[in-house]
Amino acid sequence: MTTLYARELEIALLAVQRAALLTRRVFRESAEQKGTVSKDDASPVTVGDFGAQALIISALRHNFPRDAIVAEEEASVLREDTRLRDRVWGLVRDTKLSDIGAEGLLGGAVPDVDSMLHLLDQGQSQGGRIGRVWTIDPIDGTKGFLRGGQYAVALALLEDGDVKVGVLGCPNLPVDDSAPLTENIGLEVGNDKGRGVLFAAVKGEGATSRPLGTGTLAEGHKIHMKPLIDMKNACFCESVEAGHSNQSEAAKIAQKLGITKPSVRMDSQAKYGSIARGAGDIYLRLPTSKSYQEKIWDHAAGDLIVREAGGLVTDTRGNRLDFGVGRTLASNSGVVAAPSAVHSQVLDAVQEVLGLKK
Ligand SMILES: Nc1ncnc2c1ncn2[C@@H]1O[C@H](COP(=O)(O)OS(=O)(=O)O)[C@@H](OP(=O)(O)O)[C@H]1O
Ligand SMILES: [Mg+2]
Ligand SMILES: [Mg+2]
Ligand SMILES: [Mg+2]
Repeated sequence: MTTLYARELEIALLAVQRAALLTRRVFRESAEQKGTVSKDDASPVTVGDFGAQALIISALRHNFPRDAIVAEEEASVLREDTRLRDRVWGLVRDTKLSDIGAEGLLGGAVPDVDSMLHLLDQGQSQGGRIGRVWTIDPIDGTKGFLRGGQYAVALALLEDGDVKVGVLGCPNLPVDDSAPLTENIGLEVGNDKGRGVLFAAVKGEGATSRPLGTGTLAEGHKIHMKPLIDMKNACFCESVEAGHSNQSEAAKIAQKLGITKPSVRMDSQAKYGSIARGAGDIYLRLPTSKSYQEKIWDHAAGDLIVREAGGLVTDTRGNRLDFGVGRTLASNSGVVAAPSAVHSQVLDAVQEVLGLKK
């Protein structure tokens, strides 16, 4: 199929694949020492987050030098801590796709440590409603990554605030689209067998899944949300951290809908990928505070992948997620993602429990 965004999609898939290789190396080779530092908001960042972001920005700068970039991390900690900087540099220097042609498409290696720091700082765009903006979450679910659970490398292209291309690399999800959804918290180091998926979507062209490889891209195949015939059997996903989504309200909503299965708690946008391929059905993210604004890099790729797989994604007020208002989803509150046919029923229950019904 010819796609309007064929080149963007190919580069995004390869860039995410290469960054995911780097994160896997960090997990394998630095089981005890992931170079974790605490950010100003007390959330963790590791050498894997920095390294993955530098590699993705390098690929984007090589291919699309005029596009803006909104990325989660920046280099200031590394400019102060040279030991940490050198660990990240070692990873960035040594992580390559196994196929020379594919690596060449990404522009090859980052030349030196200063270029790496410079690249890391190229993700500070304020985003907005105009033009092309890439948004990067180099490791989404850093806490999941640290505990050997689910995490995702997330990349999306926005055009005038609308998501056109979304890619999620999920190194710890089963390759098999029909594998049952489990929490997978605490995978053993090196136990990658049968794991690693790349999800992707282009606006208007559907969503796909393929194995996460090390060189040229594997063939993708179309994925679809599962038709939810009986709400009783629905499987809903939510965050592992109670601070990221209100779990007691989610339980009340599930009860109201007649869902009998316990929720599956999973870190990162792996939740969006999992419901998009029918391994789960519903993803709820319920605000835990009025002041927290969701970040665009935590949702852009997942939002498009679910919608292109036959789902609807809104906030708890029933509005589409608006990626055109800056680095955060300032005009939204929470996330309700479900198959289109049942989304209004799920949203009704959410609004009743949250007291949002007019
Ligand atoms: N208070 C609050 N509310 C909502 N979301 C928050 C909050 N604080 C942080 N974050 C963001 O949550 C991202 C991880 O979300 P998850 O769904 O993976 O959460 S969890 O790890 O499963 O608990 C996480 O993404 P990463 O930092 O990329 O891991 C954060 O951007
Ligand atoms: Mg973070
Ligand atoms: Mg994130
Ligand atoms: Mg992150």
